[in-house]
Amino acid sequence: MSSSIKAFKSLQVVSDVSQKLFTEEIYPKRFPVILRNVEIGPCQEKWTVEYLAEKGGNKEVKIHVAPTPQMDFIQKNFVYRSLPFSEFVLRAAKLKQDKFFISENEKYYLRALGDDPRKDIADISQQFPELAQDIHIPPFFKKDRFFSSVFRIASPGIQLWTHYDVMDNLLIQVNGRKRVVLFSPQEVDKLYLNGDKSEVLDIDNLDDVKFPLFSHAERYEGILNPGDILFIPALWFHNVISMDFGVAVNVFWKHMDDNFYDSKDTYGNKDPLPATRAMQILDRALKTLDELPLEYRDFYARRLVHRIQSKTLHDNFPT
Ligand SMILES: O=C(O)CCC(=O)C(=O)O
Ligand SMILES: [Fe+2]
Repeated sequence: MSSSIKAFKSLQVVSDVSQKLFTEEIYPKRFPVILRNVEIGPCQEKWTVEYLAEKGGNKEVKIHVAPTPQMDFIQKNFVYRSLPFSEFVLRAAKLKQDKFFISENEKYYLRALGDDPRKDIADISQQFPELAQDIHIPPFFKKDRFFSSVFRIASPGIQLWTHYDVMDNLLIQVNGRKRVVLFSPQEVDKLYLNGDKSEVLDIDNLDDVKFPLFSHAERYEGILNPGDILFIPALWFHNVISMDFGVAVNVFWKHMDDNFYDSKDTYGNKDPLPATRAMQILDRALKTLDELPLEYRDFYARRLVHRIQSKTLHDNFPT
């Protein structure tokens, strides 16, 4: 059985957001908002396909190439390939390819990386200095909290799976429209996670047999127009469809103290260190219960669940 009924709430759109309004009113609520008419510099006028190809240069970039718009991390329907940035941009802006890896209708997605992705963090001012001059990152967080700035360039139609990141995020949509769907971290129990991603790929035609809880998750939707910025607080799940050829830059920054973050995290999606430790401790606890016969194991596992629920879950957080 599949259901396509998708009740949703609209993301709030706030226009002409000043630094003061963002830092004092919006940020502390830790709720996603579309910010409209914020000064982002000349990129919106300048970043045509030809200009991006010229100024972005021939640096090799690693891209996702998928045969269909919906990327599938479970079946791995996409491949990783490298192209010079300029060639990649020209291809991503077209619907049909003369030269291709899989098929003439293949779709592309770039999530830019650091020069050495194992060690370096993506920063457009390092990897694309000429283009970085054209974009003004709004001063909505302290400079020393900055983590990374990431090019997100997408073929028309491509869909990025629902996932969370562990940093606060401003997703600056420079060109093209994007449909974004978000779910609160408090809905995590209904989202069928596999690591940082939801196994529910088709969020518009829900499989209620395989994923009965998903349709009960409260869903927020919005359309990003060119120039819009989406504030995505850390841990909020997001799913993105590029309605057109899309060029975006997202900026991740740290909400918590430096020492909570994994220093080996170059993507901004590794769980905070205390969370990782807690999961390891829980895995050990479960392994310890394995020493008991089944009925005892089941009983004490239920008591553990109850203990976690009564000690840690809050319906609302103070803002
Ligand atoms: O807009 C996109 O392509 C994906 C954005 C995203 O996942 C992010 O900014 O964290
Ligand atoms: Fe993300």
